[in-house]
Amino acid sequence: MPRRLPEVGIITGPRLTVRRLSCERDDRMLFRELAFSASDGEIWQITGANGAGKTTLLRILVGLHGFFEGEVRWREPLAPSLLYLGHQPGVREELSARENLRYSQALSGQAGDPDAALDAVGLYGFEDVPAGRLSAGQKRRIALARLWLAPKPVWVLDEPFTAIDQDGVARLDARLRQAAAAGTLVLYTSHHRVGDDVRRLHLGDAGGAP
Ligand SMILES: Nc1ncnc2c1ncn2[C@@H]1O[C@H](COP(=O)(O)OP(=O)(O)OP(=O)(O)O)[C@@H](O)[C@H]1O
Repeated sequence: MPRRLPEVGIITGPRLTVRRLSCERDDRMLFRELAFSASDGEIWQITGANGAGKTTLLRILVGLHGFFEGEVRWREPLAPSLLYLGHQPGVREELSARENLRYSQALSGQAGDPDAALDAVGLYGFEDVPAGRLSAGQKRRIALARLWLAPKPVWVLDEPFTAIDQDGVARLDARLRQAAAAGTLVLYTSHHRVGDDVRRLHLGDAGGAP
């Protein structure tokens, strides 16, 4: 009887598959029957008017919003692979920039040097300042510093370019492209386009009322 050979560990196929995804909120259809597949190393930009459902879509994809129809399938368990930055910076005002980063590292298990990450987002010299005394853009940069810690295979970023200046936009733009080149799948909402080869998913054609 022939012996069964072990499967070779090459992982293929899209990391994320979305089929017939529809979502209604407040009696309004946000999107209807969305379908797309996203693979390692791709950057996906999600666009749409205010209220079109961009945040809702990202929250569905990462499992934070459960009221939808259709299928969202990740090739591998999402939790250990995911770096999710939500709409708000999510920093603790009473903690310094460094303490905030260490705190999120303790929760996520994400390795890396917090000072190097803060330096990379332009917060050198602000490591010990309580976040409550920083500007909106600087708070956003504390959250973004996680992108310079140990890399994760999936980044889901809700409006990461909000509140940061031109220099911050350039740094972030380069970082997203660098991560994708190294194999990270990046999904983000913004009107800012990161390079010409970015895939774009536009929300807003669902037809309004269900
Ligand atoms: N907490 C909530 N409870 C009930 N309905 C909500 C809630 N948050 C959002 N919605 C509804 O979902 C719709 C889509 O909101 P969502 O935040 O996903 O849009 P968005 O495209 O990210 O908007 P923006 O560009 O303004 O951030 C809103 O118009 C609103 O009607």
